[in-house]
Amino acid sequence: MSNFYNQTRAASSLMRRLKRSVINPTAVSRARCFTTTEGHRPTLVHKRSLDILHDPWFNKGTAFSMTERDRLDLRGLLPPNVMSSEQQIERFMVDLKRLEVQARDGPSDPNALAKWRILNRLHDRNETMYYKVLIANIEEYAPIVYTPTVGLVCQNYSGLFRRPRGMYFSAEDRGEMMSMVYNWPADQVDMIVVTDGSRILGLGDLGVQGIGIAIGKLDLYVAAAGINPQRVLPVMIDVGTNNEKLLKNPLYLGLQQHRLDGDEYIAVIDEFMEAVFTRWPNVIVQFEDFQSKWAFKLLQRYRNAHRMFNDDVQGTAGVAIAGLLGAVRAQGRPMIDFPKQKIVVAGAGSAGIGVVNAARKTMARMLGNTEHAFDSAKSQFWVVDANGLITDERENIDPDALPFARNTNEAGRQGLREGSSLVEVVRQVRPDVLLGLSGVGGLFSKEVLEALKGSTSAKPAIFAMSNPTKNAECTPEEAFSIVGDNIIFASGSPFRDVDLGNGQIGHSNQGNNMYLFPGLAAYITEDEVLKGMIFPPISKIRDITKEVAAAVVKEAVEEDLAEGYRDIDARELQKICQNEEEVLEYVENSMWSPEYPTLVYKRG
Ligand SMILES: NC(=O)c1ccc[n+]([C@@H]2O[C@H](COP(=O)([O-])OP(=O)(O)OC[C@H]3O[C@@H](n4cnc5c(N)ncnc54)[C@H](O)[C@@H]3O)[C@@H](O)[C@H]2O)c1
Ligand SMILES: O=C(O)C[C@H](O)C(=O)O
Ligand SMILES: [Mg+2]
Repeated sequence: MSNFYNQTRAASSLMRRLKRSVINPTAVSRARCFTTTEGHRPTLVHKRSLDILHDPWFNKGTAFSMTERDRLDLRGLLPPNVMSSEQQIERFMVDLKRLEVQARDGPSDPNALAKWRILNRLHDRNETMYYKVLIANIEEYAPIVYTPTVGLVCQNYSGLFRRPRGMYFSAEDRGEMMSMVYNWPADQVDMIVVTDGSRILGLGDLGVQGIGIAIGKLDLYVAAAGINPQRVLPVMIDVGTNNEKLLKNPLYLGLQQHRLDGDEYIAVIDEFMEAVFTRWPNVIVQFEDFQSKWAFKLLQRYRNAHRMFNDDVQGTAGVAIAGLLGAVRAQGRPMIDFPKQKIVVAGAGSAGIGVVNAARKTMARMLGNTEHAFDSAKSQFWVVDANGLITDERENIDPDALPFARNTNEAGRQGLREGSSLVEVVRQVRPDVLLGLSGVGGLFSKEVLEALKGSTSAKPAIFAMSNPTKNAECTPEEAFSIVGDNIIFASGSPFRDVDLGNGQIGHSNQGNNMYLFPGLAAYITEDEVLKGMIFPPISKIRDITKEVAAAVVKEAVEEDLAEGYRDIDARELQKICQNEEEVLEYVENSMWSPEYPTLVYKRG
C-alpha cells in the first residue's frame, strides 16, 4: 500500500480511537456523581472527623453545614460560623489580593510565583474551592497554574515542594510498578498526564521537577474541560536527568544519575504503560514534554495498542491547524485556499514536525486526498532548525524531518541552499506564515521581521509559539511595530494586546495546545477573524469544550463508533444526537462542576 494511504489510514484510526475514548469514558461521559443533574445525589465517604478536613477531595472547611458537622463528627473542629462557598471564596480572594501586593518573586510578574503558592495551598486543602476559584478567574489564573508561571514552578520545584501530588515512578521502581499503581487511592482514573521531565516547555531537562507541567495540564482538564479532579493523575517517570546543575544540587528531589537511554529507558516506560492500563483499562495517557528523540518513538510504539497521544506532537498540531486556517480566513480568503499558503517553520522538534505533518495532511485532504495531492502539499513548507534550512543534502537527517527536506536543486533556483539562515529563507520565500517552535526566545529578530515585510500575503501571520514567555520567538509589540499593523499574531504564552493608536487594537492571540481542538477554526466568527482574532479568549474555554465535545459525540454516533457510557447506551445517544440543544445539554450535564456534594459517612 502506498505511503499516502498508510498515513491517511493511520490518521483515521487515530481519530477513531480518540473518538471512542472521548465517548467512553472521558469528557462527555464524565464522572456523573458531580454533574448538575446528579449533583444532589450524596457522596459516600469512608472517613470522619479530622481525616475529612485533611482530605482535599472532601474537605469543605467552614462550609460544612451543622447537620453535616454532626453527621461526620466535625462539631467543634471548625469555627462556628457556617459560610457559603461564595463567602469562603470572598475571604480567600481578599487574602490572595493582599499577599499579591506584598509578594516579590520574579522579574516579569513579580507576583506570579507567590500567587501560585497561595493557589497551590488551596489546592492542597480544598479541591472543590480551588477549582471554583480557577474557573471563575480562568483568564487571570491560567497563566499562573499553567504556562508561563508553571515553567518557573518547575525550575524551582525542589524548593517549592510541600505536599506530594500525583505519582512518581523511577528507574529504582523497576519490577514494582504493577503493584505500585494500587497505591493510588482512586479506583477510577480517566486521564493521566505523564512526563519524563526531559524537555519542559523551552526550559530543557528539569528532571523530576517536570511533574509541575503534568499537574498544570490536568488543572486545565478539570477547569476547562469539566473532568472530575478525582479521576485525573499526574505522573512523573524519573529515569535520571542530564541537567548537570540538578545532578550537583544536594537538595534536588529526583534520582541523581544520568538518564537511562536505549532499551533500558524503553523498558521503564513499557512497564509503566502496562501497569496503568492493567489497573485502569479505559484511561487515556497524555505524553507531555518528552524530548523529541523519544516523543516520536514512543508515539509509534504505543499508538496502536493503547489509548494515548503525545500533546506536543499531536495537540500542538491540532491547535496550529486551527490557527493556520484562521489566518487564511483573516486574509479574507476561504479556508479552502489553505493549500496555497507558503509556510516557514523554525524548529524541527516534536512540535514543529508534528505541525508540518498535520498541515500537510490537511492540505492534501482539501486537494482531494490523492497521493499526488499529498506529495505536492509538502512543497508548501520550508523547515529551518538550529543548522538552518533542511534540504536533502543534510547529513544524518532526522527521519521525522526527512519528508520535508527541500530538494537542493529547486532550493538553489530560489536562491537557497542547505543550511540557509532563517532570515535568508524568509527573504527568498516571502511566506504567508512564519511559525516558531524553536524554543529560542527572540529568534524572530528585527532582521527576520523586516524580511517578512516582503511577504506576498495581504496579511502575513506570525506564530511565536515557544513557551514560556521569554522563549517566545518575538513579542506582539515587536511584530506589529516592525512588520506593520496588518498582520496576524499568535503566541504560545499569553501576551497583552497592542495599542496601535487611532483606536486600533493589534490582537495578541494565544495559540497553545491547551485548546487542542481543530474544531476551533470554525468557532470564531467572521467579524472576529477580520479583526485579527484567530483563537478564542481563554475565558470561553469551557464553552468551547462543550461545543467541541458535542460535535465529537455527533460524529462518533454518525460513524457508529459511540459505545455509550454507564446508564446511557449507544441507542439513547443516537436519540439525543437528533437534537442540537439536547446534545449540548447532555455534554454540559456530564461536565464536572465545582459544587460541594452532600457527604454521608459509610463504614469502609
Ligand atoms: N504553543 C504550543 O502549544 C506549544 C506546543 C508544543 C511545544 N511548544 C514549544 O515549542 C518549543 C519546541 O518544542 P519541541 O518539543 O519541538 O522542542 P525540541 O527541542 O524537540 O525542538 C526544538 C527545535 O528547534 C530547533 N532550533 C533550535 N535553535 C534554533 C534556531 N536558532 N533556529 C531555528 N531552529 C532552532 C532545534 O534544532 C529543534 O529542531 C518549546 O519552547 C515548547 O514550549 C509550544
Ligand atoms: O505547555 C504548554 O504551554 C504548551 C506546550 O505543551 C509546550 O510544551 O510548550
Ligand atoms: Mg508540552
